[in-house]
Amino acid sequence: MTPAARVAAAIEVLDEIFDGATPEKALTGWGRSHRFAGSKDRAAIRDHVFQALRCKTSYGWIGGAASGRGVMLGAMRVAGQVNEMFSGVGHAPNEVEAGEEARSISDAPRWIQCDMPEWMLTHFDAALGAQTDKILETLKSRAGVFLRVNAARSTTAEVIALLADENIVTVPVEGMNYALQVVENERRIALSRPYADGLIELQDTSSQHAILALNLTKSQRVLDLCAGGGGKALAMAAQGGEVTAHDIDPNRMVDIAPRADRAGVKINTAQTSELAKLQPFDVVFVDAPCSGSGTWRRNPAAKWELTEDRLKELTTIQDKVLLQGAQRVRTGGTLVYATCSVFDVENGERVQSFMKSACGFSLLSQTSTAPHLLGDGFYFAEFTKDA
Ligand SMILES: C[S@@+](CC[C@H](N)C(=O)[O-])C[C@H]1O[C@@H](n2cnc3c(N)ncnc32)[C@H](O)[C@@H]1O
Repeated sequence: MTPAARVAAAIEVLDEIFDGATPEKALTGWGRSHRFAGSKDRAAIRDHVFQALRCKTSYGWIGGAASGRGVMLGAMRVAGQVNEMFSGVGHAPNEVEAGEEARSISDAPRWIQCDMPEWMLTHFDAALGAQTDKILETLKSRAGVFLRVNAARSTTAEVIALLADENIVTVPVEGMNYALQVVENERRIALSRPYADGLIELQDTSSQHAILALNLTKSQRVLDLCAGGGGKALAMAAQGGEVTAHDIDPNRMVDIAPRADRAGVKINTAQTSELAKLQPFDVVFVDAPCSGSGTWRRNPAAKWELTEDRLKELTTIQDKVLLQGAQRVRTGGTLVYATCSVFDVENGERVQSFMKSACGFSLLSQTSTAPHLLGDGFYFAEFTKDA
């Protein structure tokens, strides 16, 4: 496919997404009905689509319409490639027509410039203050790809060398012992030997930081209450914790056993009904369901899907899981509440609400990280259960 035909394909896929399909469904459907497209074409179309979703409103403004064509026209105007891509030749999109003239982004309302639904800006402003617009600018480009080296199996130096043998270039992340950033050929990671052998896991630096900050000691009994696919459970087990993983939806945990086997660590999974006999734990980690606002570079469709009602619903769930986690901690033990959101309503406000409703815990620390070049936005609060 020519570069212009890939732009035309991205327009088709975006129109489906704007009609309500998820990005994965729209991309897979396009792939099935265009079997001639090679893997490089698919990757390029995917990149166009995800970038267009990150910058949906600003590109739409610049392109003159909120449709797939308008957004991609805006994207190509920003890239300075309109004449080349919108030529109407072969499979290229048609030439620019009257009514599709460029609009200056400086004339757009702030929410359009920031590429965020208007109501959400209040939440970002409350959390990030004067830094908001600058930080939202970072959400307009692709996130870095980061690895956690499995200290139980290897060293960063060895992993760097093994990946280099497969033409995957990685560099250490300053100040983080086990974190590497992939700077070339990131799409090959999941097929690489070190990944298959459990020497590495894909994990953002902010999540790694939250787990390292726990300073787990060997044989501490840890409950990962909202374990999902087990990313944090694996990191805690690699630090020596005796980890029990739990999720309200056990289907989400199906990959934990094979991932733990690959990493050479042991993780028990437990159903909700089994927790009472396993408690109390030394550490309970509550990685609560959240808006994901710190990770929207990776999942840009989510910011357009979130509603005020859903955000409110999430805060109710967050209060509930935090209280559930608190019941499972031993006296003198540690409770951690974490989200990958930057919104105060999901973070500090939930902690305040917990402190009001649950006596017997002391708040030790709160750490918020805004999205930055070397990591996602993340929040965690640490409590101890008083005697
Ligand atoms: C942020 S995700 C977890 C991500 C995971 N810890 C990781 O590192 O990959 C939140 C998880 O909480 C689970 N969840 C929602 N409500 C819950 C509840 N009341 N108790 C336990 N888990 C719950 C969801 O099914 C979801 O898998």
